[in-house]
Amino acid sequence: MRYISTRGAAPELDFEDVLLTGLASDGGLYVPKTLPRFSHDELADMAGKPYSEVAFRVMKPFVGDSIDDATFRGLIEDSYATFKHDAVVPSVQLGPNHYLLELFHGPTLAFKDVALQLLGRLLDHFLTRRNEKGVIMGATSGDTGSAAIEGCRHSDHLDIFILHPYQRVSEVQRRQMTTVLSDNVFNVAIEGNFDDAQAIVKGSFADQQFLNGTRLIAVNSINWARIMAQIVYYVYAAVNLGAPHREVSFTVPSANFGNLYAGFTASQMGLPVRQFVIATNANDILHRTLASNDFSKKELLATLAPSMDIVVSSNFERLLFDAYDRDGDQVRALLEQFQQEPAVLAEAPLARLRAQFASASLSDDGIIEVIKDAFARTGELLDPHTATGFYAAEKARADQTTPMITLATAHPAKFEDAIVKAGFDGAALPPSMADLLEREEQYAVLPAELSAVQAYVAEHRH
Ligand SMILES: Cc1ncc(COP(=O)(O)O)c(C=O)c1O
Ligand SMILES: N[C@@H](CCOP(=O)(O)O)C(=O)O
Repeated sequence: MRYISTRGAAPELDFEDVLLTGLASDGGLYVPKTLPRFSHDELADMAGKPYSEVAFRVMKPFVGDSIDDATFRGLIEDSYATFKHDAVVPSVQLGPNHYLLELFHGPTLAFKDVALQLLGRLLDHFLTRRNEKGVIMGATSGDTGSAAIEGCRHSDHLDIFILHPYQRVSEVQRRQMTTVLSDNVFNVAIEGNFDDAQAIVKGSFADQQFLNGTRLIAVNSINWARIMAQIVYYVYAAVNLGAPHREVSFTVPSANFGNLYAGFTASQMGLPVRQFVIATNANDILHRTLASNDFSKKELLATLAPSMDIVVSSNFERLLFDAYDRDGDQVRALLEQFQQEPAVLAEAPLARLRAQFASASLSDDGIIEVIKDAFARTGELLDPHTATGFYAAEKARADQTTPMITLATAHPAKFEDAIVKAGFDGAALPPSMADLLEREEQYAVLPAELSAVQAYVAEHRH
């Protein structure tokens, strides 16, 4: 499998090199040059199979011969053995033709574990084989950070630097990161928002001199391996609800768009998907773009669903690349315009997107009402991100006959603010985290400046 950049001007890479990097050298994101496609029979045969088996079959074409089958199967088995549910990602029924895909049974209670448990093991495998060290830099609005730390901290080959926006993640989220006191883990609170943190990470890929030749690796969804591992649960959930014999639809709480882009990729690989619904919080750029062709930045708001407090959505670029018929020049021009001023999509790509995507956004007041209402109607206590999905699924679904699968992206115990505002006492953390609020924390606070962060990384890495 070869990988190309969405901006068309970076060298093609194989899987191993794509895994061990981040942004492409032209500022774009790597995507497969051609996508594998599953036949009807291949999809049908995955129904009822264990999650690890589906994961192997879905991901094998992306990794190709870079890793032998037995080793790859072993890494997959180990990754998903860390999940607390036998099904790894179970589905529960919410109502007629509406299902919740619970992606929060991993070690840090959010969907990020699905990809980052595997990514950490893959990185360790390849770096050990090469006898190389790497520096990870990641930006988090709350969930990627702890999942990346949990997935990578046991590797002797990695130093991990995670940037989170100061005082803009929940207390549980912050503590899940800052109470890991390993020698190779460094948490940095940035005096800014998630977009600032993500810009610093991307800026570091663009200029890596501060690392003196040590490899810089991404754990955010700019890394293709994150997307690859997330494709699996779309296939798993769909085939267990009757695909490919019937279509399904998905609603996805969205921001940096890696999650939904993985679902879109699954559909490009042959999974019959009737509709994708994009759910956003008040940071609604994805909804505005789709609904009113308003692809413009607005001030980033702090909401009750903090993990989705993002304006510059990395993976939307991958979707634009497909919508613009994989024309890297047009994608580069559009994104350059977006950085400077409001942008609009051309008619044909927008029409293509509207044929398969719908969207809705939900304010903080709406999130509180939906958490209450969903509990009253279904008995499920939704986290505030999943609440945006529950709302959007009901508001924007194309029909009532296609099964709708709403992705539950995090456990409510991570977001006490919203849960308490909705009138509940809170949600209990699992026993392994019962003393989280008493544990010692360590983190640095830095200005949102590339040079300050790079100097910190250069000073602290091993
Ligand atoms: C709990 C939760 N829900 C939804 C999202 C949005 O997912 P994505 O960025 O893949 O669109 C995130 C973070 O990205 C998250 O942590
Ligand atoms: N919501 C994310 C933001 C980063 O997204 P990623 O999928 O690109 O890692 C978070 O919780 O950190």
